[in-house]
Amino acid sequence: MLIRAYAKVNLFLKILNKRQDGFHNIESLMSPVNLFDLLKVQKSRQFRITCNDKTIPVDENNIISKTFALVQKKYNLKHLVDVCLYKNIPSGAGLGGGSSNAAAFLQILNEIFSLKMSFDEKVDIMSKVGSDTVFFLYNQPAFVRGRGEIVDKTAVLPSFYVLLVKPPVTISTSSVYSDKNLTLTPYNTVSNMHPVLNYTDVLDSVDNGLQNVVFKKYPETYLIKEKMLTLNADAALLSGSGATVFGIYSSKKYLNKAYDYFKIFNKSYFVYKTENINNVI
Ligand SMILES: C[C@@](CO)(OP(=O)(O)O)[C@H](O)COP(=O)(O)OP(=O)(O)OC[C@H]1O[C@@H](n2ccc(N)nc2=O)[C@H](O)[C@@H]1O
Ligand SMILES: Nc1ncnc2c1ncn2[C@@H]1O[C@H](COP(=O)(O)OP(=O)(O)O)[C@@H](O)[C@H]1O
Repeated sequence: MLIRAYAKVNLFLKILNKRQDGFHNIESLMSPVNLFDLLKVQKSRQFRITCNDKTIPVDENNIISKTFALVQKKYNLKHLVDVCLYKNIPSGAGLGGGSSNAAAFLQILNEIFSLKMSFDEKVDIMSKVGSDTVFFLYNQPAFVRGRGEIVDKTAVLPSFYVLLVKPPVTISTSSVYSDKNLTLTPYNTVSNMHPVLNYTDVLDSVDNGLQNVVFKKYPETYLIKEKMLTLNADAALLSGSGATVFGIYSSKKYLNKAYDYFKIFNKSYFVYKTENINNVI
């Protein structure tokens, strides 16, 4: 069975406070974008992951292995699985590639082993392997809170173009959250947000509380953001903990111009032009 695992961007990400368990309470508006990995999963006598991207671990450190271990234990599976993972989403990019793989993999396991898992059971397993994994069970834009695992409500967004630019640095999420320069913003507004946003609402809401830390540590990311704005992005910001900076465009002409600029500017950059998605099929 073959499934797509889509990337996300955080249109806003506010860090509220640090919790007793070491995690941070956050509020975020997350949206899938049209960039996806492919997962092919078959029942097998041995557990194996193969991946086109050699920087991704294929052992117990892969989030797919962690997900499988939990499902195998809970449902006492009689077979193992062979997983073929084709990565298009760069890792350590703030695009949620690993988390998205975990959710897509769980959906496949549910199908091929006829597990008849309830949505709550899926949520329970996803929240054990990551913080922003639960969002990927929804396949829609959504407001999230808690450590990221509470989906407050889904959202409907207007269509816009998205330019993704990632310099060749891989950023550890935990190092960003633990930085002493992290800016906290006590908001608590997600529950009151209107679930249907127009383009102005989207542009007015963009923000990322992790940006200052990442811009300071990796000035290249700040320069990319500034350049995108010069190249007529309606907004530009860091996604998640980076290192991807994304630009929001309403004009295809400006999107293409900015894409052409970054493609030539530095050959080691990951540069991708795409759009947001409201309903993943
Ligand atoms: C920053 C965000 C924004 O969507 O995305 P990414 O940049 O990773 O895509 C998320 O909060 C990342 O979620 P996720 O990638 O699932 O994080 P986890 O694996 O659960 O946590 C990695 C580490 O980040 C820190 N962490 C994570 C989430 C959170 N709300 N507070 C934290 O302090 C913890 O130190 C944790 O050990
Ligand atoms: N299936 C997977 N896809 C991508 N990265 C994975 C996967 N499993 C484990 N990882 C590890 O998780 C870390 C974060 O990757 P990823 O989820 O893509 O980034 P981010 O959280 O920044 O969006 C990387 O160090 C990577 O090695």
